[in-house]
Amino acid sequence: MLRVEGLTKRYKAGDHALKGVSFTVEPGQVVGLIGPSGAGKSTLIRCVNRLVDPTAGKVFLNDAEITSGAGDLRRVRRRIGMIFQEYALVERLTVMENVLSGRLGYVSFWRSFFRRFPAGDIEQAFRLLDRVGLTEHADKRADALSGGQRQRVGIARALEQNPELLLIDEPTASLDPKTSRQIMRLIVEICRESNLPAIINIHDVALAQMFVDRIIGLRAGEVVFDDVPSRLDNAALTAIYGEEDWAAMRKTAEDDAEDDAEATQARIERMAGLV
Ligand SMILES: Nc1ncnc2c1ncn2[C@@H]1O[C@H](COP(=O)(O)OP(=O)(O)OP(=O)(O)O)[C@@H](O)[C@H]1O
Repeated sequence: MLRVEGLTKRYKAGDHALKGVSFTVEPGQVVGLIGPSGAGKSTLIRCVNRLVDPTAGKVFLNDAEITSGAGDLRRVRRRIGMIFQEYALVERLTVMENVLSGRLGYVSFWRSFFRRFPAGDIEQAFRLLDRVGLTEHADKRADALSGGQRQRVGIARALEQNPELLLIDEPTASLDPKTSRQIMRLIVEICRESNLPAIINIHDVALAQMFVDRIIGLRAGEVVFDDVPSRLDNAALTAIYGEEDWAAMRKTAEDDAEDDAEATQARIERMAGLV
């Protein structure tokens, strides 16, 4: 369980990025973090994984405080699995080696230098590759994979760490709509089956609504919405994004859905020999 209490961040330049943010994420629950540019989403994620020191407030992971000053950074980081928009794989290494790199926070320097991982780590990596559907690709170099496959490697690597929390930054921003949905479905399923809490920083509100258990909307450093996706109505979206911005976002989401439906229809017609 993740507990964030009164998290506040004022950058030296003067920006008040977070203003007393509090919430709890239960095991297995996936939270979509939404909000306009500059709302404080990245700052919140960075305070939890300790890339940024909060000005005030505390973060607890399974009841142990992980805010700066509380425990050593390396130990805290290995309890948190990160998944990134651009995957952050080592392109010239194989899929298996990339997944095993999730263990680097645990094995000794020399072991990792010679890439000698314990048998248990390798078995787990095979299990995870199977779970994300990449068993046949274990020996391929990362740069030979598609975007969706790379993100699956990113997910397996984060899980190889045996994390207690997943922090996920725009996991689908570089993917097409169909692959985005597959990746979101996979993340949510895995969190449920492993009882992992997760926060996903996500711009695509429609996609978030389709998959996550709960949405937290930030605006100017404050939580202005925290509820199940079905409660994210027009009034809530206006509170988060302001009138004009969310109307424009809804238009883009509808266009994307239409494009997708048209592409599917065209494929069906082609297969049926209609065109
Ligand atoms: N390193 C920094 N130094 C100073 N100010 C910063 C820094 N990082 C972010 N800010 C400011 O803090 C506020 C919140 O920024 P943050 O990046 O957390 O927002 P965001 O919601 O993640 O935006 P986006 O969706 O555009 O990534 C903004 O006003 C931003 O300019």
